[in-house]
Amino acid sequence: MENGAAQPVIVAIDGPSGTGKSSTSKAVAGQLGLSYLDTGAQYRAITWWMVHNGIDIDDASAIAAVAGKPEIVSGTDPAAPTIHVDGVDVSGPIRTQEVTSKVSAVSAVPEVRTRITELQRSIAAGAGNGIVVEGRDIGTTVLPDADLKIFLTASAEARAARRSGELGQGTDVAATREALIKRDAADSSRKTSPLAKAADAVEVDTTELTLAQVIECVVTLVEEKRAGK
Ligand SMILES: Nc1ncnc2c1ncn2[C@@H]1O[C@H](COP(=O)(O)OP(=O)(O)OP(=O)(O)O)[C@@H](O)[C@H]1O
Ligand SMILES: Nc1ccn([C@@H]2O[C@H](COP(=O)(O)O)[C@@H](O)[C@H]2O)c(=O)n1
Repeated sequence: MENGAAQPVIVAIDGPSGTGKSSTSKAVAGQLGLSYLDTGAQYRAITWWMVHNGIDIDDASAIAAVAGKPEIVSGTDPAAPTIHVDGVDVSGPIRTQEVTSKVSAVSAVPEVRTRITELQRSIAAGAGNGIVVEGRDIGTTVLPDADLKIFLTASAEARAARRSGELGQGTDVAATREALIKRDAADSSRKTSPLAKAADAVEVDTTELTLAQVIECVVTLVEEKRAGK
């Protein structure tokens, strides 16, 4: 590259729920001047659309029949990521308990995955400075040629405590833990591109690390990759 500009870099960050993928990816992308894509938000958005349009979530063929209908648009500025469906800002509605409890069923439908995977690849291909893409199957399926693949993990206890802290006082930590485990089991056992660590991913166990330490670790890995180490 001329003028010492950095090469575009594609970073895939995968892992179970609550391991810190979104917080880490946003911060790393912000620090390194990269775009950021939250692929979970896209699966949540299509789930919201299904619910909003009265599609039976237990009927995979009904979901498959309409999977191509909603227009999903992701904004990739790490400082202000956005998500719209058919022109509607759904950044709030996709975080409801209803969507969270239904998203694994919708995301398991192959036609949904094909549609969203195509969208993710086209966004990554258009990110001129490079991008951090976070999800469940980025390193294995969506971007198997990513320059750097990270797989974040943490104990179920740590993840439940983090999520409960986010949800506020009075949250039932045990119930939060069970819900996380249930969603991970569904995401890991589906037939089409399940949650999995790519063979060439670097695993980072975040259980005993602060968020700042995880961010620093990933920034260092990206910089080493850029330097050809
Ligand atoms: N290492 C850490 N130590 C303490 N808290 C953390 C750490 N990493 C993330 N958190 C906090 O845990 C919560 C969950 O993090 P985040 O949303 O980034 O996880 P995630 O893997 O993207 O989850 P999901 O897949 O369910 O969307 C947030 O409140 C975040 O601030
Ligand atoms: N690459 C991905 C990303 C997400 N999913 C599904 O979306 C759900 C919500 O993800 P969050 O990160 O927002 O919690 C997740 O439970 C998966 O069902 C996916 O399948 N592939």
